[in-house]
Amino acid sequence: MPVQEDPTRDAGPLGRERAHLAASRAALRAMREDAEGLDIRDVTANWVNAAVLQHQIDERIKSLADLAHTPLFFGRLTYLHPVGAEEAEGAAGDQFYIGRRHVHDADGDPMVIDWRAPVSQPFYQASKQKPMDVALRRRFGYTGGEITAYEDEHLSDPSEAAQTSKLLQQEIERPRVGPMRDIVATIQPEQDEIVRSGLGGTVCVQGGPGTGKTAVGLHRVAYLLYAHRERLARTGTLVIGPNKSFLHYIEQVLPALGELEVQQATVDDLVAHVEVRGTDDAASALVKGDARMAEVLRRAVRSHVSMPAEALMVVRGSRRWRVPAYELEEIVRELLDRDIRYGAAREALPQRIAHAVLVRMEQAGEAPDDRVQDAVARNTAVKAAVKAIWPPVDPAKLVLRLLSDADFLAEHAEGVLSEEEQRTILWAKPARSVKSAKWSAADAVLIDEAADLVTRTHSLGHVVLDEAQDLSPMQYRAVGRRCTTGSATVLGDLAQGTTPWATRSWGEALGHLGKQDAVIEELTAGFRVPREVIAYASRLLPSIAPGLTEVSSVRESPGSLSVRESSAPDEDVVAACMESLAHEGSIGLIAADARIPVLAKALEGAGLGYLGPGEETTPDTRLTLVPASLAKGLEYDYVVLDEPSAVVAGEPDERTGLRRLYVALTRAVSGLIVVHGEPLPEALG
Ligand SMILES: Nc1ncnc2c1ncn2[C@@H]1O[C@H](COP(=O)(O)OP(=O)(O)OP(=O)(O)O)[C@@H](O)[C@H]1O
Repeated sequence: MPVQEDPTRDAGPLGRERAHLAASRAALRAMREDAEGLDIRDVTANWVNAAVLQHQIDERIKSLADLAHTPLFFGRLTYLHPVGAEEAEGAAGDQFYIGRRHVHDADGDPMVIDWRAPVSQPFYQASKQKPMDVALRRRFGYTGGEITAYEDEHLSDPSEAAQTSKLLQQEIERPRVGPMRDIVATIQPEQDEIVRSGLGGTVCVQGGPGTGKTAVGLHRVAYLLYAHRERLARTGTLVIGPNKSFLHYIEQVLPALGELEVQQATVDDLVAHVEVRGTDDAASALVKGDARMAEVLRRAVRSHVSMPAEALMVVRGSRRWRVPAYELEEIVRELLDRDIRYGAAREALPQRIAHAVLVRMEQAGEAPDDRVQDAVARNTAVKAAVKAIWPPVDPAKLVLRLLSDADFLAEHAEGVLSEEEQRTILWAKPARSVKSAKWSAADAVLIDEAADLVTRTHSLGHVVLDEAQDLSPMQYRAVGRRCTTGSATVLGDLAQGTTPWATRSWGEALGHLGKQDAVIEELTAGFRVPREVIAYASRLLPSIAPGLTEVSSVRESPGSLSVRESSAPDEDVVAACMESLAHEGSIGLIAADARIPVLAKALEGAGLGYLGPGEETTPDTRLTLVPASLAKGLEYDYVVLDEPSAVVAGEPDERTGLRRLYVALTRAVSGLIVVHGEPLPEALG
């Protein structure tokens, strides 16, 4: 497709487009000035309202910032027929500029349409086969914030052949510096379908390294917040990532899209009922993360209910009312059979008992009203009975007892966990108190499950779960209860699962999440890793995830892979880092966790400054030293991978080791240098 370049003249189509850009920027400035000029003194009666309103205004001002290097619009659509105002943010017409946010002129007429508006969708979806009523799609090329090129596709013109877009290719292949950025200008049709799928349904995306899962998940949040703003403002949206450095890495994307109010957390953050100071060995973590633990906990919680052995006597004034034990038992059984939480049933019990007393009063000719029922429910004898029958349960104490008391565990795990499994999870040294116990991350998840059995967990409107393949069934349940009444976007790659409990199939995982009817989509086009590099890494696929489709990269970059055998690996790794630093962009030195101290010394010895994962790169320090265990989800322009066999050996079993290696091999955008002193794993040799 011909790219029109005309950096000098301001006449002609390019000149007109530049004029529209200048006018749009002026309009955006006016919108910002309007927001800045808002005087809230007249409209707010108290300081709380004033503070809330001021905060909203400040956020709006922030979202109206004109970022010099972020083009205000990146495309233009001309329709064959006029489009109604409903699809186009209030503007009816046949030509629209598509950008990151909506911009209107002084009369309120749109100058730039939000990429998420219905009228923008053909920018991503239309093709020669399916023109979607588009006559012309124009893409803009920018240099330093100024339009310097454009490219046209006449989608409804049968005489023009379909071609691939050079601007699109250039934009996709542009080196990336710093944290992750948005992809609004280049979202691909199959990605767009996921981004725009409805709020009602859960979507699960299986995709190899660099297929844009994280990017798609974040853009889906931005889309949902646009399409269902009010509902999600009420119910909340949450993005869950594997660790802090990953969350830090993606942190910029949503604000760049104007979305500032999305929570971010790790699964550990969600279940932080206790301080985690201990760890589990793989065997006990495996059992603790197994979904059968939910049944053990359910039984243990319910075991606190004991059937009343005696009748209850309630004294009111000169009269005594007796509720026989069998009737109390009926009430208790009825509550146990109902699908309500332990705590809710406990709260309902006094009223049920009081009702039984009231029935007796009525039978005796009295006419008690609701106030009498409330008073009876608060009666000391009723309270004492409730305490005996349905005592309060503290979730952390319950889990503490299960892990400390072999008999208690055996009672509730019978027929669910084998004796050996029970022994595996019992603490060698029973803990004395919740405070002093050395809780592990898996224990915290058990406490969360127990807490939900007692009190229903609050559900959000939408949850995005990234790197999902590493979650245990119990962790999936913890995430699932945070979106019981909402929906989820589940993103992951079965080949990158590096926990002993890693997901084997998405169907199974979705079952644990409580979203069995989710749609599973697969992304196979790779936007990060160059073709040669992904082909090399994919040699591991048959041993780590047979049956998965190999990623096909959109990045050519010939010469992007170099595998070097070395007799002095530490020195050669440092040399490879220096070589990579000669290029523009970020450099990641990835190594087995155990090798980090040695390499840190080697870098220091050579006078090379470096960062830890999650630290912001600066023009002076572009090199990050990354332990293999933290490389997941991250990317660097150039990667130096130290000693693959050490990466494999750092894991408890070979398959996990090879998966860790697969992750490390797939972090590079432009080039990968592998340095090894030891023999390479067989598939790579
Ligand atoms: N349509 C696109 N246009 C341009 N860049 C894209 C597109 N889709 C994805 N990318 C870029 O490709 C890179 C990889 O994307 P992302 O990190 O979302 O992949 P991922 O599938 O989550 O990878 P991993 O499995 O390794 O975590 C990112 O830099 C992202 O911005």
